[in-house]
Amino acid sequence: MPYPSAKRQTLASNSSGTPAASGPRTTYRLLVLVVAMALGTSAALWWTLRQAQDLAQPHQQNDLWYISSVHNELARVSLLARQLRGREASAQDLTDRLDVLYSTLDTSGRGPRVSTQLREALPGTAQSLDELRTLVEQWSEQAIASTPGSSAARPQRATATPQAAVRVAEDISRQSDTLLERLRQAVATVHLFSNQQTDHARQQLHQRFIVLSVVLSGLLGGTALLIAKLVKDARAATAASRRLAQTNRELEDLVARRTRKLEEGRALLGFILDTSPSDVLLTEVESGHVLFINHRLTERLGLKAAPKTLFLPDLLYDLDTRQRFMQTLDQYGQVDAMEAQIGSQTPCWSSLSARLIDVEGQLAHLLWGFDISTHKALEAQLRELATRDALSGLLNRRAFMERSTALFDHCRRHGQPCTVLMIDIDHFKRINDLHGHQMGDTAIRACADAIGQALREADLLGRLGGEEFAALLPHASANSAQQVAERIRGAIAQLGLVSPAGEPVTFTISIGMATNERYHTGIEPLLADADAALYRAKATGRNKVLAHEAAVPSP
Ligand SMILES: Nc1nc2c(ncn2[C@@H]2O[C@H](COP(=O)(O)OP(=O)(O)OP(=O)(O)O)[C@@H](O)[C@H]2O)c(=O)[nH]1
Repeated sequence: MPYPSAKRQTLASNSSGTPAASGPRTTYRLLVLVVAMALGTSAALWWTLRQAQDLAQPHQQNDLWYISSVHNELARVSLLARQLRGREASAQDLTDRLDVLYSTLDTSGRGPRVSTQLREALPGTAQSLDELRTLVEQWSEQAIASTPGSSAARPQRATATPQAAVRVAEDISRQSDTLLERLRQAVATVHLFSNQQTDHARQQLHQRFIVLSVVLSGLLGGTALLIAKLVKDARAATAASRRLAQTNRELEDLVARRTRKLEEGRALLGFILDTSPSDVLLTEVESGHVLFINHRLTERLGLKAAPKTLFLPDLLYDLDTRQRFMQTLDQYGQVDAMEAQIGSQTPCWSSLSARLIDVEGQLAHLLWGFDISTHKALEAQLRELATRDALSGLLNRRAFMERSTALFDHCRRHGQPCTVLMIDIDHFKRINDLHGHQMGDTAIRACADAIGQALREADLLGRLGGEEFAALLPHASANSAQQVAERIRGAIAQLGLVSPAGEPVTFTISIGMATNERYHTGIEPLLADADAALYRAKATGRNKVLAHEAAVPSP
């Protein structure tokens, strides 16, 4: 069954690779997109976190708290200065408060602690703080009336004097309002600045969140697309796998059907070959391994089972035929309708054909033939019939001449004597005339039988025509032949035939004899001599045997 064209086309489109290759390419692109989006999301997240972290660090609030603290401490110092002047506080209280203010101003020992950002944005505020620090240092020194130190370092602790403290308090009262005002302005400025900064940072953070959202949306979208594509690919792969499985099943079915058909075909071929009237053999040339032999040939070879090994030449009985057959086969690769005998025990005739063929890389002889035994037997029968006289069953003239020639030559070659008898029924015409032609035929048959019974197996007897017979007696001398001839003549005389009318039919024969001599170079001269002797026997009264030289009188 031909494979469906639609299926073939499906297979072809799958095998071309174009549609199948586009899937992985798209998946790869989506994967790259998702990775890019993931990287972008990570970057945006990091960027946003940084911004949030910055926002979370309260620089501005620190500055604001710091300046407010300074302002508050300065206000306390100012209040204490007023109280000192009203004798409500001690010098020591003033110096302690100044110490607190100084500590608030200079927590690290390196001056006022304001952020770099504030220092750059509002340099006036930072400068005011620096000036206040210098003032506080002076006030502290003046209040304790100690040995003045450097302006950069805190003076050594000493006991404050009331007079110095009052003077300092007065100085503080004089400047404190201005200083406090400046600090209040600074607080307001820093507060405003801080708010601006915070707003700006919030806006930035908002923008970064937008960017992060966009990138995250891209990531989610890409991931969704990738998942959708993977699901689609998986479904397509499952469908393709199902189609492939279906195609495989169909192919397996097809192969099974074809195999079954092939096996059925082989079985049918084997059956046909087994039951055909032909002999069939397929055998390897080198090993003689029998690839096939049908039952008929196995039986004809007289074997009970198919042989495992059989060389083609061994099949042929006659050595000459074998040589001729194999020579032709080797030379031309084929033999057609050569008649030969096959088998070894009881050879039988076949008309054989053969081919030299290649079977799976091995040279093999393929032989087939027909049984022609019957044909050969008929042929032999016909040949035999062609040599026989229909009435008497004896050799006819032509056959007698052929065989007597060969026999005579053989005797001559070996220096053996041989004698020819020419036998003729006397007055045969009368038998026909008196008793009918059928009786004449009966007489001829009876005469032939009688002569044949008198002769040996090796002797040759033929009917030369009419009522005339000839016999060749190999290895027979004239004397022994004479005896045989007389015995024949006597037997004929004793036949005692009866005619259809019931009348007795008797007849005699005359025999002319000639034994081979040197001058007889062939059978013809010898027959002529015997014929001459017969003629004389007839002429001298019949019913007698005469040799060529002299007539032998009848007893
Ligand atoms: N019935 C029969 N007669 C045959 C056959 N062949 C020849 N004849 C007859 O044989 C006769 C031969 O006659 P002839 O040649 O005169 O010889 P004959 O009568 O035997 O005389 P002699 O030979 O001289 O003794 C003829 O009449 C032939 O017709 C045959 O096959 N059957």
